[in-house]
Amino acid sequence: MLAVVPPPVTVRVPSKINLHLSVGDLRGDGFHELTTVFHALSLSDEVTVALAEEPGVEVYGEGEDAVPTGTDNLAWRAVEALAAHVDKPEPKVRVVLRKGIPVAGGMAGGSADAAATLVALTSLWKLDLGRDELAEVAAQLGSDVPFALYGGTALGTGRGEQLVPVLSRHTFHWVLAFDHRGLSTPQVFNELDRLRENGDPPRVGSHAPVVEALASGDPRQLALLLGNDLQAAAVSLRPGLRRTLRAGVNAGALAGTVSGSGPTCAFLCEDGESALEVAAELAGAGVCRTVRVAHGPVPGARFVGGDDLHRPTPPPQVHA
Ligand SMILES: C[C@@](CO)(OP(=O)(O)O)[C@H](O)COP(=O)(O)OP(=O)(O)OC[C@H]1O[C@@H](n2ccc(N)nc2=O)[C@H](O)[C@@H]1O
Ligand SMILES: Nc1ncnc2c1ncn2[C@@H]1O[C@H](COP(=O)(O)OP(=O)(O)O)[C@@H](O)[C@H]1O
Repeated sequence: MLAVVPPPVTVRVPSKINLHLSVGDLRGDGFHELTTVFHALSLSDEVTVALAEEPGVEVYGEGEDAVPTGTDNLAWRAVEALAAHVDKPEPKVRVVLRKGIPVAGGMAGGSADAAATLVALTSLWKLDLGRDELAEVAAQLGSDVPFALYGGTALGTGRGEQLVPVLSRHTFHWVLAFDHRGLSTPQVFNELDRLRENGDPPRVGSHAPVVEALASGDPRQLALLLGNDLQAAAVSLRPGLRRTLRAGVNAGALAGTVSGSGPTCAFLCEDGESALEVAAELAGAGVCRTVRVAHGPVPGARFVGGDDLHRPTPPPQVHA
């Protein structure tokens, strides 16, 4: 009798920005204590997993040349971590990544791919695992990976992996400015430690007002409260970001912030129409590599239909 080969499984997974990011002390394990408000955006990656005689990773789309395809790809590390969790030796799986999220951009693209791979494999391998059990495996892979499973808007504490959902029923509209090169997350944290040894870079206050603004749904209220302790460090390493942040506001955004460890800048806009206008003007300002519009919050990693290992990457929305 012929064995039935399960069809490939595709999962779409959102990017994230940090609406609020407060960085505390460096811990003994090399991580910093964080309080952050994660917000999942419609800018996304798609991950397809399939059983294959030749296991490995293929990468297409945004930043494809900068993504490792070997065992240090976060998606492959997710395959290995889940296989170990369920005692599955030598997983024969092919992973295809279609990237829309900028690489090393502070938008957690690698983490997103890892989360999507975990979700896709639960279906391919017919595993009976809930999101909370997957989140435990996810947290071993990176601080941002559990959030990509849940999406929405969430308060993250610990090193960012402990999550509580935040009420946010309204849709917010964003413009994203991608830089020419990425920034390394550990380097940005190190730079913040250095700045703090030598001075007193600005610190964001409590996250509570951000949570209230999210509940109100008023983008003007939220715009006043966006804050990121890593911004000073990212700008110190990449001084041109100052110009990008100014240009977004000059183009009509309500406010701008560096996303996570950067260098992507996220601009909050009044509504969807305004976001398109800001994007067009920012694209012409010559301060970044490319510009996208996005909205949030959106759900975390989820299955999409019409599985096909080689479907094209979705076209970019606005180019600089
Ligand atoms: C800064 C943030 C904000 O959401 O996002 P990105 O800008 O990278 O997207 C995250 O904290 C990044 O999370 P993630 O990218 O998963 O980082 P990890 O792989 O866990 O850690 C990479 C390195 O970053 C530093 N790190 C990360 C998290 C943390 N709370 N403290 C740290 O000091 C450590 O040097 C660690 O070795
Ligand atoms: N699937 C992946 N997608 C993107 N980058 C990956 C992936 N796997 C490993 N990496 C490595 O992780 C680094 C951080 O990438 P990424 O997650 O995109 O950025 P950030 O941590 O700034 O959000 C990249 O420089 C790249 O070398």
